[in-house]
Amino acid sequence: MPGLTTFPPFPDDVPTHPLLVVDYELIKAGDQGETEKLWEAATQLGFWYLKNHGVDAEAQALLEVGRKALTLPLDEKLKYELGDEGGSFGIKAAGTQAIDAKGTRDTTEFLNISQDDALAWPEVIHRTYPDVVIAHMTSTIRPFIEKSLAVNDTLLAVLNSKLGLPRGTLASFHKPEDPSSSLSRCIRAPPCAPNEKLFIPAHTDYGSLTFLHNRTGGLQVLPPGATQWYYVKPIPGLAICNVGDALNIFSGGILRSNIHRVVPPPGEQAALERWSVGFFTRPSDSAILRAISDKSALIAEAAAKGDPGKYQSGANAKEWVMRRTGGLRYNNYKDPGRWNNIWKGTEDTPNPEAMTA
Ligand SMILES: O=C(O)CCC(=O)C(=O)O
Ligand SMILES: [Fe+2]
Repeated sequence: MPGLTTFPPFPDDVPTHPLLVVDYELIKAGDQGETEKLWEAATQLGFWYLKNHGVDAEAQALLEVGRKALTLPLDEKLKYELGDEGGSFGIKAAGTQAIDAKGTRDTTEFLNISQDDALAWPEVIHRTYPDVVIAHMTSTIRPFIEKSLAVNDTLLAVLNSKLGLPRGTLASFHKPEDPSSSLSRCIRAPPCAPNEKLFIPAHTDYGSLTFLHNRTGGLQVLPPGATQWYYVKPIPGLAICNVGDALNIFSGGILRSNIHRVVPPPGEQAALERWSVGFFTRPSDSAILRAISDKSALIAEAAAKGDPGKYQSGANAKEWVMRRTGGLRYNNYKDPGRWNNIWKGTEDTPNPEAMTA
C-alpha cells in the first residue's frame, strides 16, 4: 500500500528550493506574524508548506481510493476518460496529453473528482465516476473535499483582507453552490523508465489555490529569475500550497502563480510508482478572470503597472480551464508553435520546455 511504504530518503545532493512554513492553526487564530508569512509566500514565490492543516488522514484515504480506481482495467478507466474538449472531471488516461512542443505523449494518470459532484452526491452535477469512487464518496471523497475547501477558504479570506478587498470578495467568486471546476486529484506516475524525463510539463495552475500532499519528490519550481529547476522536498505532514492563475489575475499580479513541473522522483525514489493527491480550488465557472481593480486601490495600482491584456483575460473561469486542459490533449496537438501558445497560463517566464523544443 502506498501509504505504508517506507520511502527511500529524498536525496540531499539535488537542487532543492526551501519554502516558507505557514502554520494553519496560527492562521486560523489570526496570528499577525503568520499572516505576514503567508502574504510573503503568496506574493514572492507563490508556494509554501502548510503545517497543522489536519487533512493528512483524509488525503491518505483519498490516495487509497485513487489507487483502486487507477488500477482498474484500462477499458473500465476509459469509460470515465476526460475527453478532448477540455473537461476536467473523470480519469485522465496515460498518453492523452502532449507534454512537450514535439508532441510527446505523457505517462501519468489522474483521477479528478469534482467538488460539485462530491458535495451534491447522490445528485450528479457534472458526471458519474467508477463504482469504487462512488462507494467511497461519503466516507472518503467528501470529507477530503470539505476539509480542503475549509483550508483554502480560510487562506483566501486572509489574502482577501491583505489585498485590501471588502470582506467576502474572493469568497463571492468561490461560492460552493455555484458550479466550478474545483476538484480533488489523485496522480499516478510509473516507476521511472530510464528515458523518462517529464511527468507533467511546466505549467501554472489554472485556478485559485492548490493544496497538495506529496509522498515522493519530483515536483520542481522555477523560482522568479532562476534559470534552473529546483525540487520541492516532500516533508511528511506538511502540505504544499500554491497560488494559481485566477488569483494572479484577480490580484492584478500581486499574488504569484509560479511555474512548476513534475519529473521522476530523484535518487532511489525513482524506482517507485509516484502517487500524489491534491485539492484544487477554482473560481465559479461564470467568474470573469480580471483584476478586481474597482474594489481595491492596491490591486488597481498593481494592475495598472502590468500588461493590460494579462489582467483583463476576457475569459470566465470555465473557459480558462477548458482552453488550458483541452490545449494539452494529444489529440488536439498540431505543431510546436501552437502547443507553446494554446494552453499558456499567467507565467512571466518562458516555458523552458518550449525553449528546447
Ligand atoms: O504531483 C505533484 O507534485 C504536482 C501536480 C501538479 O502540479 C498539478 O496537478 O497541477
Ligand atoms: Fe500544478
